[in-house]
Amino acid sequence: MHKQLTSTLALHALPNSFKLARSLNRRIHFHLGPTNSGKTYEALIKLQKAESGVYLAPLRLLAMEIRDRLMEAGVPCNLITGEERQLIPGAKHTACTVEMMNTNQAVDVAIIDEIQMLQDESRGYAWTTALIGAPAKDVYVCGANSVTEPCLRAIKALGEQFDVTHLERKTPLLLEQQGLSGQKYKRANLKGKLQKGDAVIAFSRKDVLTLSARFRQWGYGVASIYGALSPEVRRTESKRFCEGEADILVATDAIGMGLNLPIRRVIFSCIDKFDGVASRRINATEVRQIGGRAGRFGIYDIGYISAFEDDELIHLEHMLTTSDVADLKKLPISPSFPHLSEIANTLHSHKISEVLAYFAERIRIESDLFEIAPLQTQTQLALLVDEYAPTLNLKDKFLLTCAPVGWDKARERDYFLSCLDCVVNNQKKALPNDVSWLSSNSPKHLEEAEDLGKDISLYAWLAHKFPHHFFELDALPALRSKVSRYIEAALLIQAGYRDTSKEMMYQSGQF
Ligand SMILES: Nc1ncnc2c1ncn2[C@@H]1O[C@H](COP(=O)(O)OP(=O)(O)OP(=O)(O)O)[C@@H](O)[C@H]1O
Repeated sequence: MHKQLTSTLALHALPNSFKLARSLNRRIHFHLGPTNSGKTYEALIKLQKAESGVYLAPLRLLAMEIRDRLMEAGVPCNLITGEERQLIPGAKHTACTVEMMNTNQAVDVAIIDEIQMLQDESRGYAWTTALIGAPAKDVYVCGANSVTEPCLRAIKALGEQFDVTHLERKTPLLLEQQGLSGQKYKRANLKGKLQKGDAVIAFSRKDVLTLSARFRQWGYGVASIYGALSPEVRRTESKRFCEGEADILVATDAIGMGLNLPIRRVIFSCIDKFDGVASRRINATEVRQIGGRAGRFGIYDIGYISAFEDDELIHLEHMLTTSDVADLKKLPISPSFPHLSEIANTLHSHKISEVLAYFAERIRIESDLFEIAPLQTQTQLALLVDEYAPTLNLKDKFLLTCAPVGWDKARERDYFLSCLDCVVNNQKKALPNDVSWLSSNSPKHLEEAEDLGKDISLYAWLAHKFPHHFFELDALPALRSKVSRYIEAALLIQAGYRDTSKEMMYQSGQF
C-alpha cells in the first residue's frame, strides 16, 4: 500500500504542479550576504520599477513595512497576510507573507526574502514552495548564504536560468575588546557604560522587561521589542528608537529580522538561549543575524558588537568566524490537502492526525532535491482537532491544523479549543471582550494584553477561513489598536522583575 501511495502522491514531481511558474521561463537572481549588505534594497528597487510584482515576507511585520514603502514611493500595493487582505483598487503589486503567495497570478518581479528560513522546522516548506512556485519572470531570492547549495541544485534541476550575487556588509562590524561589566558580571558596573544607539539583547520577555525598567530608572529613554508584541507595537517601539525618543533598545532576537533600526552597537546581555527544550549557547547564524544589525548603513560608519562579560566575547568571536552554512541537504516540503485526501481514502480514515502521521512517518520520496518537512506542530494540532472536533470534514480539519497556535502554550491552546468548539457546534463566536483595564493607566495587565493580542490574531486568521463563525472582522482593527495602545503605554512604566535570569543564576551559585 505504501509503495502505491508514494507513486500516486508523486511528490518528487512537485515542481510540475506549479504550471504557471514552469511556463514563465523564469530567471532566479540570488542576492546573498550578511545583514546590512543591501541585498533587499537592490531587489526592492527592481520590484518598485516593475509593472507588477510581489514581495514574499517571513513576517507580517515585514509585509507591512514593504507595503508602506511601496505606497510611499507612489506604487499602489496590496497587503495580504493570514490575518488581513487590504486590497487597493488597481494595484499590481502585493506584499504578503510567504504562505499567502498566489501561484496563479503571474507578475514581473517576485522577491523571496530571508531564504535561510528554509531551515525553520515548521515553516521552511513555504520557502520551498516560493522558490519553486513563484510565478514571476524575475525572482529575487534574498538572504544569508547558509542554504544556497540545495536551492541551486533545485533551480539547476528545473533548467531555469540563474545568477548569484554575493554582497558584502556595507559597514564593518567590530567586536569590542572588553565586556561592559568587565571580567565578572556586576549590575552596578553597567551603569554609565550604555550609550545612545545601543541595543541590548536578552533572550526572554522577562529579562527584556527587567532590563528596560532598570535602564529607564538610570535615566535612559528605552524602547522594548520581544516576540509576544504584535507587529503594530513593535513598529511603534522601533519608531521611538529611530526618532531618538528612546536612547536604547532592549530586545530579544525578535529584532533579527524585519526592522531597519539605527543601532550603533549590539550588546548581548547573555549568550544562552532557551530553545523550548534546554538552554544552549547561541549559534553562528544567531550571532550574525542579531549582531549584524549594528552599524546601519547611512547612519553609522562602523557597527560594534559587545557583551556584558569578557568571557562571553570569546564565544561571540568564535561564532562570528565559524561558517554558518546550514546542514540542509534537501528542500523541505509539506503535504497539500489533495495529498492528504489521497492518503485518507487509502487508509479509510477520517482522522487528520492519523493521515498526517502516516505522511510524516511512512511516506519517503526518492528525490535528491526534496524531503518531507518535520510536521510536528501540525501533527500536534491535528491531535487536538480530532479529539475536540471529530465530526468535522477532513478539509476543515486540515485548515485548522494550519492555524497559528502555540499548541504547547496552555492558554493559547485553550482559546483555540474554544474556537474549535464553535466551528464544530456551528455557533458564532464574538471577538474577545473589550476588558475594562484596557482603558486604565496601570501596567499590571501587560501580559494579559499580550495574550489578548494573540487571541485577536487567531480570531482574524479564523475569520478569513470560517467567516460564518468568526463574524466580527470589521470590529477587529479597533480592538487590536486599543490593545496595542495599552501595551505601548504599559511598556513605558512597567517595573520589570527584580533580577534578570543571569543575576538569579549568579545568586544561586550556578556560575
Ligand atoms: N545602495 C544603497 N543606497 C542607500 N541605502 C542603502 C543602499 N543599500 C542599502 N541601503 C540601506 O542600508 C540598509 C540595509 O539594507 P538592506 O535592508 O537591503 O540590507 P540587507 O542586506 O537586506 O540586511 P537585513 O538582513 O538587515 O535586512 C537599509 O536601511 C537600506 O535602505
